[in-house]
Amino acid sequence: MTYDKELAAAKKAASLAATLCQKVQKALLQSDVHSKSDKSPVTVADYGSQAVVSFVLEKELPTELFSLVAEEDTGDLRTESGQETLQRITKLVNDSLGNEEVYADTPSLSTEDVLRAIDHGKSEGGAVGRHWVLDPIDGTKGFVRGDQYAIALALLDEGKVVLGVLACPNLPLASINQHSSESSHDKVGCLFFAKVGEGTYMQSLDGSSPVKVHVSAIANPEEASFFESFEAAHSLHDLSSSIAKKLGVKAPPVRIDSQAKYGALSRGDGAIYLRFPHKGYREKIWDHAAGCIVVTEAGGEVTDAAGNPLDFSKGKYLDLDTGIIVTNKKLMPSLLKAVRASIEEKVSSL
Ligand SMILES: Nc1ncnc2c1ncn2[C@@H]1O[C@H](COP(=O)(O)O)[C@@H](O)[C@H]1OP(=O)(O)O
Ligand SMILES: [Mg+2]
Repeated sequence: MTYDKELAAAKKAASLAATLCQKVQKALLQSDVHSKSDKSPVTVADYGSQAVVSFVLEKELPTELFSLVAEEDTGDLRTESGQETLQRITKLVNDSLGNEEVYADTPSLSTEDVLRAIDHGKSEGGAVGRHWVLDPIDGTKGFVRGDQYAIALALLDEGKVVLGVLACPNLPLASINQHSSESSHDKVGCLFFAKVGEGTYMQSLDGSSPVKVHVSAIANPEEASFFESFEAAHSLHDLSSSIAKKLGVKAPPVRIDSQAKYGALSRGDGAIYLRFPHKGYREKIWDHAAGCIVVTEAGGEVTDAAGNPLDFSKGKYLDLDTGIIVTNKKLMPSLLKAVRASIEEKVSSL
């Protein structure tokens, strides 16, 4: 199975959704009217992104049975108070699709069409058949701050991730570790994509030629730097810091939002990603499926804190032991040891 046409459709869908999201984020940042705590712009972009991805996948792959596991549902949009938002989303979606040459002749979508496209995302996933997995805006906190976020789309086939696309509209094309000139950092917008057995590639969201990427080859943890969530509410920063200390990591943590961390790691910007959500949080498959294949096809490893690979075949949730750790094959054994020791220390100090 080559998944060529599926990958082409996924890249197109994620790129169009990224354009829609950037438009909303720019308007949000320029607006004096919306306070940063106002949730409506992010809501409009979330739904709009999901509608665009759903529409493009269905249009590009008409012969396939279509199953989509996605974050948003239309409950609120079907209420009376949701009508104004629904109108805004519908306009945004039509503007985005209308700008794309191939859809220019497609009749405008009605609000009903948009609701239908969003509702396609109701699938529960699982171990049988094919399921698309979508986070229309991963890292909503980063989106609202004007920082990093991602559109994350993956395909599961019989419970395994077989392709993944990560659109990271604000991620610099140059490594975020290089102290390069200001101008190279000005260029942002990366599209990472991977197919099982065929490696990971990155291109610019505005369409440069893809280049193959690889995870960092660092074998000495003292030279490694590590990624973690920007938001302390999403991951235990004190636990990461204890693990980094045990490993001998010298660099301070690089804190960025969303699966942009997986993308940056896949091209070697940093060598380790540590994620330890607070107790009780259940990880969803759309928050890791695309990132996971982007890193593993670039030569990295993604496991839970006990060293088990992530299992995407159980429905919407990942049942995990404690957290998620990501690094290259050389560093994984010492990272696992440091993770175990730090978790044991934490438990015995309670
Ligand atoms: N309490 C939480 N703990 C961990 N992750 C969370 C929590 N709340 C939301 N998330 C999700 O974590 C992911 C991104 O986290 P981070 O940027 O820290 O890597 C997002 O998918 C975000 O949801 P969302 O996709 O709605 O933003
Ligand atoms: Mg998310």
